[in-house]
Amino acid sequence: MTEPVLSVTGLTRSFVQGGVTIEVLRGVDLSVGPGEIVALLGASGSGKSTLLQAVGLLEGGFGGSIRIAGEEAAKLGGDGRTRVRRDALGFVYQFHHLLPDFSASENVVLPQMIRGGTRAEADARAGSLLTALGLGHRLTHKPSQLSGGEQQRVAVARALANRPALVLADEPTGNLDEATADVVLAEFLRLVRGEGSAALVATHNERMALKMDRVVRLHEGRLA
Ligand SMILES: Nc1ncnc2c1ncn2[C@@H]1O[C@H](COP(=O)(O)OP(=O)(O)OP(=O)(O)O)[C@@H](O)[C@H]1O
Repeated sequence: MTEPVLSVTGLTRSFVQGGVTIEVLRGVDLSVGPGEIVALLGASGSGKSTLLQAVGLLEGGFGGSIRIAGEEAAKLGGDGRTRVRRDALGFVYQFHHLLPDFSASENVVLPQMIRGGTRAEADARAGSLLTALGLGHRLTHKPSQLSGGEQQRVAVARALANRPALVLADEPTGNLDEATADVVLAEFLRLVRGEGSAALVATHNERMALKMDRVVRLHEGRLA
């Protein structure tokens, strides 16, 4: 049997605020197979971002187990977490977080250079991803010279630059109008599928969720 790219078991997370403990995740179990695209639905405040932050190895304070591409998160030190984030994960957020002084292409080149690729290969990969997203004519534009939908497409290309086993997306089209969101999401899904990456996509949008391979719902701290 193929090993899942993500395996979460008994994940817990609470926050203490004003002396009150809020148990946000109360034992989340989730497995995502290679190339599988999973929609993470849940009401506002149900803990979708908290779950993605845990899986993204961005924060500590979690109970339970997270395995990504065969590596147990709890056994990783800071360097190991950085390596797994860089080599196995890609991130897309609601807001693009592109570097404003870099062009569209340079924003996609950068993570590849950090990983240690050659500039020529990184340029070629950036060009091919951005062209696949319809931005072949925008390679040298800065983020401020791009529309919201175009900025988010660049963020998608950046997330896929290092061929991650798993893309984590937190409301990836939440900042776009409905028509643009639909187009960008369709392109995102097509590209992720074409690349063979798996994805875990947090969204409020049931209609969008149905375009993915599987839907899981976060409710009262657990997945159903
Ligand atoms: N750093 C923190 N400190 C205290 N409470 C937090 C922190 N981060 C999240 N929470 C609380 O955890 C709960 C879940 O938040 P989270 O952002 O994960 O929900 P969400 O499902 O992503 O919501 P939304 O769909 O509105 O983005 C909320 O009640 C939130 O206030």
